[in-house]
Amino acid sequence: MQTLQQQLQHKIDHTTKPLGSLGQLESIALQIGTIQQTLQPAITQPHIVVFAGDHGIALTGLVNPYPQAVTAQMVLNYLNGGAAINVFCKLNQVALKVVDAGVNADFDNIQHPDFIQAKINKGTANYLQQPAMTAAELQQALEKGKAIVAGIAATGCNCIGFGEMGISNTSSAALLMHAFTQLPLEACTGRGTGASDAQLQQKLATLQQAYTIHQNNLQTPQQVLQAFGGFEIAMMTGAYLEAAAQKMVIVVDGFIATTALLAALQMQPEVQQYCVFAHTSGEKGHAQLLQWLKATPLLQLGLRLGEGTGAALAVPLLRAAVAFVNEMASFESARVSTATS
Ligand SMILES: Cc1cc2ncn([C@H]3O[C@H](COP(=O)(O)O)[C@@H](O)[C@H]3O)c2cc1C
Ligand SMILES: O=C(O)c1cccnc1
Repeated sequence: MQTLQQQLQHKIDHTTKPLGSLGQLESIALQIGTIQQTLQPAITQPHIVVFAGDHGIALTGLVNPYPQAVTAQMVLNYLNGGAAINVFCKLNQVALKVVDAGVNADFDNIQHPDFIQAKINKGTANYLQQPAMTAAELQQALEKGKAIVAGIAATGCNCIGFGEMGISNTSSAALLMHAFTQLPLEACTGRGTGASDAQLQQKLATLQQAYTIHQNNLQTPQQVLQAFGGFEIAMMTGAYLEAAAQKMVIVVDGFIATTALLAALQMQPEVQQYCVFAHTSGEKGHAQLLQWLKATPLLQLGLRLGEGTGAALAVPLLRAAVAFVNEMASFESARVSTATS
């Protein structure tokens, strides 16, 4: 008896094309069929969920070119449809949800069908002084991330990507990458929204200091998330865990989204089987992180934005992968000759 994976491979190999000629689309089709346990895979109601949160460190100005207020301003921009992620989701017919995971602003009056209020606190604490969040806050963030994904899965969505917005979060992401991979901090630290050479040196020195302060309390993935934050990253970690539990196809975005995944993988390595890596971000560290994960991303566009933009752009490729499996003729049905040797 052939396994389902063998049957899928057989089906892929018997479509009317030279063996292997659809390249990475073939491995994606195999992966999606295996996740869904079917010979007729489908992408239904794909979603991007953008988690937004603020970081105490941003108020020091030591690591971020843009001010903290941009996080809240961008949340309003998402709800008004004006950000890059809005444009790409609309273009590719991907649903978009925006989550307040911990923005330092009051959104109590916002009523919007795509807005999810899940504020843990108004920004994390400055990790130069104390852990970014308490153990209870971390637990809440993980749980809310799971609950949000469970709610979306219940509406019939089987493909989900996660984006983020949070001024300073390339710094948390660098610290997470360093803590989990032990690659040099310098290799994990990039220019984010556009740090100059001098700003990058200051960022690296600040992160080195932060790491030194917390280095004796980084034994578990929970401790690492607690030390360096942020709420949007931790909520995304919970979201990855639930998406895998729901057997969804997970589209992984850029640098920050990949470090949130790294935390989830420390907790449950099997989550990676559900992940398709959308792109290699231009942010320093991402290419090496993908290599560390043995991941082969689909796109290489030099994006360095986050918000889930790379994930939204990759959704049509996932649709193409399932479509060729479902719709192409086989050599037998189309009476096309196979290779002679
Ligand atoms: C207008 C604007 C829109 C954004 N959308 C995503 N980010 C991205 O940049 C931030 C991380 O970079 P850093 O660590 O250097 O602050 C995150 O909010 C991320 O999602 C943005 C940043 C800005 C300024
Ligand atoms: O790749 C990302 O996720 C990224 C890079 C730079 C700034 N914000 C996000």
